[in-house]
Order: sequence, then structure tokens, then C-alpha cells
Amino acid sequence: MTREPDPNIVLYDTMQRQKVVFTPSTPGRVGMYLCGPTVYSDAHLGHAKKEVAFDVIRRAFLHFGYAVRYVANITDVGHLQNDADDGEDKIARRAALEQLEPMEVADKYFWSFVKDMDALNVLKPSINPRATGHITEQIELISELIDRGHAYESQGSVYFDVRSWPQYGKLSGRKLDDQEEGTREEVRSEKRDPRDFALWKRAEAGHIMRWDSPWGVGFPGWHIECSAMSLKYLGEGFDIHGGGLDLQFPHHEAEIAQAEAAGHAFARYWMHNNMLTIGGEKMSKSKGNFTTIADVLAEHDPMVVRFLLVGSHYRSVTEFSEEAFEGARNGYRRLSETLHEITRRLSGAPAGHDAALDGRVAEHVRAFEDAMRDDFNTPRAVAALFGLTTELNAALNAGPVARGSLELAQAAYLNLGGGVLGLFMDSPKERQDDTQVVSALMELVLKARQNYRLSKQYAEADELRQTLLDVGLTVEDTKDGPRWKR
Ligand SMILES: Nc1ncnc2c1ncn2[C@@H]1O[C@H](COP(=O)(O)OP(=O)(O)OP(=O)(O)O)[C@@H](O)[C@H]1O
Ligand SMILES: [Zn+2]
Repeated sequence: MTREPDPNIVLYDTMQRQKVVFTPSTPGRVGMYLCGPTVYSDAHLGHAKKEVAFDVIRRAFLHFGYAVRYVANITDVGHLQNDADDGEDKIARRAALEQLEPMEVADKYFWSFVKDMDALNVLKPSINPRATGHITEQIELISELIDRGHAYESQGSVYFDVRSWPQYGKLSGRKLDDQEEGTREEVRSEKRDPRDFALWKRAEAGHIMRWDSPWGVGFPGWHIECSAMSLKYLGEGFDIHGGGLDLQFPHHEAEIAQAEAAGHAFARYWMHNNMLTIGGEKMSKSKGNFTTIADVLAEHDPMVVRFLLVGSHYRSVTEFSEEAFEGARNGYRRLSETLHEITRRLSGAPAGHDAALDGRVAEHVRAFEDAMRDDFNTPRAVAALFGLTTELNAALNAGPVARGSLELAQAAYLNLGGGVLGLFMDSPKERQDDTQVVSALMELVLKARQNYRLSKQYAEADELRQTLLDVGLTVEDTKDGPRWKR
């Protein structure tokens, strides 16, 4: 059943600095752009916070009846050490360290990112554009900026002229005079103003990633890819642009200036996730205080990791600690055990509905949806799921529950906890456990059948075989003994 797009979704827009009602540029549709990873190393838990935060927002829009086009870029060129305008490219540096081609590095860490995201049940983007695949679009945008007098060439590089664009700083609220960018003397001398930022950089001898351009051989600056690719795939005045709080300045500020100074309408709403911290400090690659997603998943159920992340609001800090995991593990177990019990009790449940219970389930569903409509308040939504769980546990403990009510409750868990929060995906660990349990049980069953046959109880042996067939399992007698398959 598809529902009408919900007109009452409220989100916090960083640009307007307040919560506002979301109205899509095209009725029923949401265009979202998310600044994705620079693929030069394995993703860490901080990246997971961001990806899960925006995945939940996307899932909520889907739940509330919208079609979503979700574009998340992959930065594979132009992101220099320390986010600077000058210096080594992060990918090229890693390529030299690992003795790989730069594109080999980008692919290696792209696929490792995809694997992590799959494990965390993050939906795949509708489009996953790469910076190196959109050099032409970036050159076009830079040319538009030069034509309009907002960018200038200098010794084979091109810089954005911030003094020509007084709105520069409007997202982060930074006044031009307070900004300081580019400290190296050689960069200063190429720029008209130290706050100008690179759109295109001249490739020095030995720089591996290089493309031809109207300004000579070079490579794009870090910010321009997002303006070019978001406009290409989502169009003028697209709905939502997301990313980490730390990207507000200079990255998002630069994205806005590049697009708007070239005459394009840019994102209508800006959403920023807060940071995952460790010991109160932002987890980050360059600080070295990170734990990779792969390392976390080696020890923890991915659904517990996800539950931990949605347990705090996307605009709040999430502190990463063992105690936080302990809490998440217990909380998640409470929810999933009740869901399993409901599913178990469905077969054999008396027909019909318990109207009073249905009403109480509906109240928790409403509380969940109200929370999600209110700037995607996942902690409140999780609290509603706990309310639902307390309700259901009381009913289940009191005796048989009508099938219709169990079905309603099950749908609530699966649509809200599963569909919106992305939980309740069978974890690989659970699946592995299941496979082991099935194998062990089948060994026992086949041994019992052998025993029947040895004692010439053929009717019992055939009955066993038939029972297995009824659930889709076939038994074959081979020279090495009986084998079973699905
Ligand atoms: N600890 C974190 N919590 C939440 N989001 C994060 C965290 N670290 C990075 N992000 C987000 O992930 C995206 C990519 O970040 P980036 O590749 O710069 O990671 P990083 O670890 O901060 O790297 P570096 O330290 O090299 O800058 C950005 O949108 C950023 O805001
Ligand atoms: Zn970006």
C-alpha cells in the first residue's frame, strides 16, 4: 500500500538555522545529495554515523510516501593532505605507500566501503558518481565561473575569487574578514586573496592524476566535484544537501559559492550530522583515533552497531565506548526477542483481533512516526519501539494473543524498526548460527533414519524422508552414506 507523500515533515535546515517544514521542489519526490568518502583508507565508525544518519533520513522519506533519488559521491581525486589547496593528493600518497595505481587505491577502498555499508544495511545510493568520471562537468562549471568574473586563472591554476561573491560564508555564518585560508607563501602569491580557494590545480611534474584543461594539464580542486555532480544528477534547486558538520566550512560554503556564482540554484535545505567522538574528540583518520568499521564488525553484530548509532539523534554527538555497546546490545536484544516471540507465536495463534491491543499498538506507531516527522528524532522513535515492546510482552505473557493483533505488531516492528531504522536484518552471525544448527540437526535426523533402516523399520524411515521432503529437503543415498540438500 503506497501512502500519499506526508506534508508534515519537519527538518532542521542549517542555512535557516531552524526547524522548517519540508516542501519538495517536485511534489512527491526528494532529491538528496550526500558528501561521500575520500577513498584512500578503510572507513571508520565516524563515517558509519554519517552514512547511517542519512540512510535513516532517506528511509523515513520512503516510509512517508516519497520517491527518493539519493546521490552520494566518491572522491577519488583532488582531496589534498590537510584539506589544503596545495600539497600531496591523499589518494596518490596512499598509492605510493601501497605501491598501487591511484585508481587501484580508489577501487580497493571503494569496495571496502561498499562491503561495510552492506553489512550495516545502508541502502545503496541511486547514483554513486566519482570525481574522476566528471572532469568535463567540473571544467565546464569552472569556465562558467571565469566567464562571470568569479574565478581567475593564475599560473595554470584557477581560483575562486571570494571577494567577488559577498555571500561567501552565509551557511557557516563566517564573515569574510574572519576567514583565513591558504598559508603557504607560494599559494598566497598565486592567489589574489589568501581566502580564495582552488577550482583547478596545475599538475606539477610527477603528479600522477592529471587531465587536459583550457588552463593546461592539471586536476580539479576538492570542492568543485560536489557542485558539478549534484547539479548534474539532481538538477537546479534540488532538495537536500547533507554531510558532516565539519564540512560546513570551507567545503559546503565553497560548493554553494561555486554553484550560485555560476548562476545555478543550489540545495534548498542543508542538513548536517554531528560527530562520533571517542574520549570527547572527533574520530578521524588524520588524528589516528579511529576504529575501522571492519574491526568493529569483527566483534559486534552489525545490527547492534546500527542500533547504537540510531540511539542518538543525527545532530547530537555519539560517544563511542564499550559501555555504549553494552547498552545497545541489551536494548537491541529486548526488541528483537519480542519480535521473534511474536513471529514464533503466529503459527497456532487464535484467529481474530484484540481491538484494545490493536489500539495501543497504533498509539506506539503514531508516536514513532511523530518522532520521525520531527527532524528525524531517532532516540524518541526508539523509545516508541520500547513502548511497543513493553506492551507486547505484557500481552504475550498474559496468554494467547489473537493472530490479527500479532500480525499488526509484527508489521509495526518490520516497517518501523526494519524499514525506517534499518534494523532486524538477519546478521551474518545469526545466519551462520542458523546454518550450523540446521547442519547439526540434519546429522541427527539422518542418523535416526539409518537406524530405522538397519532395524528394518522401513515405514518409519520413509515417513522421516517424506517429512523432510514436505519442507523442501531431499535425501539421497550415496555410496558414502545419505546426503541431504535443499
Ligand atoms: N567522527 C565522525 N563523525 C561523524 N562524521 C564523520 C566523522 N569523521 C568524518 N565524518 C564525515 O565523513 C565524511 C568524510 O570525512 P573524511 O574523509 O574527511 O574523514 P576524516 O576521518 O575526518 O578524515 P580526515 O581526518 O583525513 O579529514 C565527512 O562528511 C565527515 O563529516
Ligand atoms: Zn561535498
